[in-house]
Amino acid sequence: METSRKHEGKLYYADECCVFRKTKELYGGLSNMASGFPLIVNGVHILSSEALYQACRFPDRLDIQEKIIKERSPMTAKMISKPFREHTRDEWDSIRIKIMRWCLRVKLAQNFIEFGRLLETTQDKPIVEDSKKDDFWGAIRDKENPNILYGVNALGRLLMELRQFYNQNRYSYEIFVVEPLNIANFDLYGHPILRIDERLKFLSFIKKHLCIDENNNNINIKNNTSVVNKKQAEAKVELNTINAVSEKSKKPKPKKNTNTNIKNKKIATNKTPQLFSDY
Ligand SMILES: Nc1c(N[C@@H]2O[C@H](COP(=O)(O)O)[C@@H](O)[C@H]2O)[nH]c(=O)[nH]c1=O
Repeated sequence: METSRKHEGKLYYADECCVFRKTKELYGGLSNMASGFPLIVNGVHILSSEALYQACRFPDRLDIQEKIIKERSPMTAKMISKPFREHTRDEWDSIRIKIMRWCLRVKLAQNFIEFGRLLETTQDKPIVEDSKKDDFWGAIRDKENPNILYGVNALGRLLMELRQFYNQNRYSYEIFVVEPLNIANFDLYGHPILRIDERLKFLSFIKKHLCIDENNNNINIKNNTSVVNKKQAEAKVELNTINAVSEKSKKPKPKKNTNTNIKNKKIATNKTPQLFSDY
């Protein structure tokens, strides 16, 4: 049970990681707050993984689930749930990692191309949610050295686990079929959440986007533009601007790990096991 264990915080160097805070940044699509990754569960359209996760808090309260799901902004979906937190299902802290893992699996199954490509762009680097105050789902910047982040980084770790799952199971049954969690009252709008099966949708997507030239047996992709490519291009421009500015100011790069507060903390690298495989 999650509550019986203390999650270990880890130390990350931002310049070695894929860090996200704002949804419009290069890796912003990894955030649950990102729009553009719509979901459908039990036929209900849900605009973000954040709304789905928050709705899972309240399986017995259709009214609260509806309020969360009808919000257009993912952040508002989270905020609207706040006054109702006392109605959160009892064992929430012991299942929230499982629920988040399931939400991310649904996000990947239903947004395979865009979300999969985004995961690919993170290569094998640590993924970190840069948070102002939440050192459970994310990690917080050190005040003296902002290149250092410290926290459990549960969302980043689940995303690394998902990336590994994606790399090992790409185009497989497991990617497109997501089973409901085996927990009591895993319900949406009063009905048990059903298995998600995206296989047929994915096949029709492939058919629609492939242009099969029967004369020379060539297969071309009709529309190759993607949100990820656009974001990458935008981020490159942004990075060039930042580099140009920092070149001018010639500020020395902050030294690593000189702060005594963080000296004894575990440093996460891309070689550190950082998954939640046991939950
Ligand atoms: N706290 C925070 C973010 N963290 C996100 O909040 C969600 C969980 O919230 P909770 O149910 O309160 O534990 C989860 O998706 C986590 O990644 N994100 C943001 O943009 N801004 C914030 O301030």
